[in-house]
Amino acid sequence: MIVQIYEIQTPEETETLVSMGVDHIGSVLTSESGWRDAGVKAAVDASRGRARHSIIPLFNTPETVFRVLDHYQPEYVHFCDALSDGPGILPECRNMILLQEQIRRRYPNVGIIRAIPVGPSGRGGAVPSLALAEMFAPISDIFLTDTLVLAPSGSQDRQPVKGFVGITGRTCDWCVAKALAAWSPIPVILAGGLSPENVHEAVLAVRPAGVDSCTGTNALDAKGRPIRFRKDMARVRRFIDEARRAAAPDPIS
Ligand SMILES: O=C(O)c1ccccc1NCC(=O)[C@H](O)[C@H](O)COP(=O)(O)O
Repeated sequence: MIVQIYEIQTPEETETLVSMGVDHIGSVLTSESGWRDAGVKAAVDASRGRARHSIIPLFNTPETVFRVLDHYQPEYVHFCDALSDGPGILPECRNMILLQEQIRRRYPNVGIIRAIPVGPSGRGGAVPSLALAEMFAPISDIFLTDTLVLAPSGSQDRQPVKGFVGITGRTCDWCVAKALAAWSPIPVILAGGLSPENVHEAVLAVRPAGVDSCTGTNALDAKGRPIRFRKDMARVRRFIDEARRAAAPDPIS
């Protein structure tokens, strides 16, 4: 069971996660102009040989993405462009397929994690998740299901980061995630609203190759709201324990 934790932006947090036995550590580059981030570079270097590091660029200009891969040399690049507006497949998918094909050729040692948008619990049928997975399977190494916020028809994109799927703190439709995990020729990491409280149930329901958490393991502010880019390490510890407990073989059978 792969346990992946986002958003880790410092070597200190990387050290803590490595000592807890996290498999994948995720960092985020929030802007194209600020792609060179000393904290993220130190975080990636701190995990080398001890955990796998994935980087999300919240931009997709090919030349800048290539600079990112040359500079950070992560094990994975993670693309989470939304791909869908709910019912439809966005035309921008074509550019992302071309970009992933280029990365495959230029960086054979960098794995590609592709986020597949899935509707929220009970609304999975509203998003063409499996059709998107079929398009991206030949040029991806790992899929990550993530929750697409559905906007009322005709209204604007409602994702927390416009144009990208992720960090909603809301679970995706586990029936769709389960169907994807059963069909997929590549490993599927379940993401979207996972926390120490629900990850055990999620693993038993979906049977993914891995689990990912961001919001549900972030520290909270005085009003109880998750703080972006700050982890609650006690919650991370419990998340790992619960994920491993769910993945362990049943001692009775
Ligand atoms: O982490 C970010 O800042 C981010 C921003 C925009 C899109 C995706 C992002 N992270 C991707 C992840 O893998 C998150 O862990 C995933 O979306 C799950 O998030 P959450 O529902 O908050 O657990």
